[in-house]
Parts: sequence; structure tokens; C-alpha cells
Amino acid sequence: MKIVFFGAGNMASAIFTGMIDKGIVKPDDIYITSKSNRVAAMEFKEELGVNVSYDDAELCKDADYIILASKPQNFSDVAKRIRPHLEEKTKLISVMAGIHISTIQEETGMDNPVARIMPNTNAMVQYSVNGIAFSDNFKNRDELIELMASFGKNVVVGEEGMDNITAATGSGPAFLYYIYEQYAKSLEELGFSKEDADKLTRNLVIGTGKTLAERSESFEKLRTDITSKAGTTEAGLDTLSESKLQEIIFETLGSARDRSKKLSER
Ligand SMILES: NC(=O)C1=CN([C@@H]2O[C@H](COP(=O)(O)OP(=O)(O)OC[C@H]3O[C@@H](n4cnc5c(N)ncnc54)[C@H](O)[C@@H]3O)[C@@H](O)[C@H]2O)C=CC1
Ligand SMILES: O=C(O)[C@@H]1CCC=N1
Repeated sequence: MKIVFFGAGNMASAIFTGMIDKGIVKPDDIYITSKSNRVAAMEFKEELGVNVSYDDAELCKDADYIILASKPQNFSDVAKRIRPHLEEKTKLISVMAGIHISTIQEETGMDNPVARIMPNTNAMVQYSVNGIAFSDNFKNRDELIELMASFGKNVVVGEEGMDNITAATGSGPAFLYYIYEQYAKSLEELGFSKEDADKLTRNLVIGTGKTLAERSESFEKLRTDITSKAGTTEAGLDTLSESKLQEIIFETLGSARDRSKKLSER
């Protein structure tokens, strides 16, 4: 199998590192190319054994999958590189937020099968959540679904569902990291050193994540298990529940979803 990544940044590297670590593809099956971070590409070659090339004809020749992993704003340049060399058998897989399947087919000038995927950076630890939307002419979908299962859990949606998935789980880790940042800052304000605030927050999050991985009770049940009558948790939760947190999160997701829609207006 030949899988070519146009773009070797945060998302591309999370995906190919996840796939290689899981052993689902050999490093030699992976080709990467980039524009800005050529040094990083060479480091991936040295560390992982992937191929690096800037020869577009060589990259596209016999490719089973081309992964479009540049920023959406750079897609036209990437399409120009691919267009003269794209073979009919090659499936195009886009991780770009907000670029429609029809736009990809138009800009590459071919009617190749296209899948839009929306992973997140947890792919690096094989714990991504992936939205996938296929073009009608995409055959053997199971092969891509299996490849993607190597770095996360898959949810197949219609293309109209991609804006919501992008907000919910593509951007999702950043929203959670922001909350952890505020948590750590608050611990500092309570009097912990920066180092301890980081250590306490990080391990609180890791431990809570591990609990979620191992226990199937609802979030509500896990929360109420911690909450003693007239105890400390109840006091904190009373304040938290007054803060319209759910409204804020809903608006946050709405802004991300709207940006995804906006990106697709071309
Ligand atoms: N970072 C994230 O958490 C997620 C990002 N995405 C999507 O993944 C895509 C990439 O995002 P990041 O990896 O964060 O960006 P990044 O800036 O880390 O990487 C972008 C890569 O594209 C390359 N590139 C730019 N122009 C190129 C060209 N003409 N030819 C070949 N390569 C070119 C750059 O050299 C770089 O390697 C975006 O479209 C984004 O919407 C999707 C899900 C999550
Ligand atoms: O911020 C972005 O646009 C990309 C898409 C999802 C995560 N990062």
C-alpha cells in the first residue's frame, strides 16, 4: 500500500505516527511532503523510517491514498501539485476543515473517490475520534475505516455532519486544554506553585480519563458518587452550576461549527 501525505504538520504526523505505532502500515508505505517544515519532515524520516519527497510525479505514482493535510487556505497550491499526476485509482482523503468533496474534485480536475475525515491530535496516542464522510463513488470503504481504526474510534456521517464533528471532536481537545489551563491557573491562585499546579491538574485529568476508559457509568453517576451531602463537592458544584457553563460550551461549539461552514464558502 502507498499512502502519501501532502502536509506533514500536527495532524498528518499524529495520523502517520499512530498508524505506524499500531503496526497497521509499514513506515516504507508512507510518503510525506510538505512546504514549510522540511526539517521536521527529515526528522520523521530519521525517527520513523517514512519516505520524504518533493517530486510530485514520484509521490503520486501508484498512490493508493493521498492524504490532503495542509491548512484549508493552502489547498489550491496542493491541488496544483497533484493535478498533473493524479491517477484514477488514487483515493483522496482530506483532513482539511470545511473543504467540500465537490471542491476537492473540482480543484484536482478529476472525479476520484474522496473521503473527508475529521480526526483530532489524540491520533498520536491512538485515541482520536474520527468523523468520516464518503463521496458516492468511494468503493471499499472498509479498508479506510480499518486504517483509521488504528488511531481512533470512527463515526461515519453524511457530509453535512462534518461541520458539527469538526467542532465537537476536531477542535474539542483544544477546548478541553483551555479548561485545564484555567484549572491550573486557579490552583496557582489558591497558592500552589506553577509546577505543582501543572502536576495536580495533569494527573487529575489523566486519572479521570482512565476512569472513563474503564467504567461505563454515566458522567452524572460518576459525579454524584463524589458528591457528599453538604460536603465540599456540593459547595463547588453549586457555584459551577450557577455559571451557565452548558450555555458557554454550546456557544463555543456553535462558533467552531459556523467557522467550518464559512471555510467551505468558496
Ligand atoms: N491540528 C488539529 O488538531 C486538526 C487539524 N485538522 C486539519 O488538518 C489540516 C492541517 O492542520 P495542522 O496539521 O494543524 O497544520 P500544520 O500547519 O501543522 O501543517 C500543515 C502542513 O501543510 C503543509 N503545506 C502547506 N502548503 C503545502 C503545499 N503547497 N504542499 C505540501 N504541503 C503543504 C505545511 O508544510 C505543513 O506541513 C488543516 O486543514 C486542519 O483543518 C483536522 C483535525 C484536527
Ligand atoms: O482549528 C482548525 O481549524 C482545525 C480543525 C479542527 C482542529 N483544528
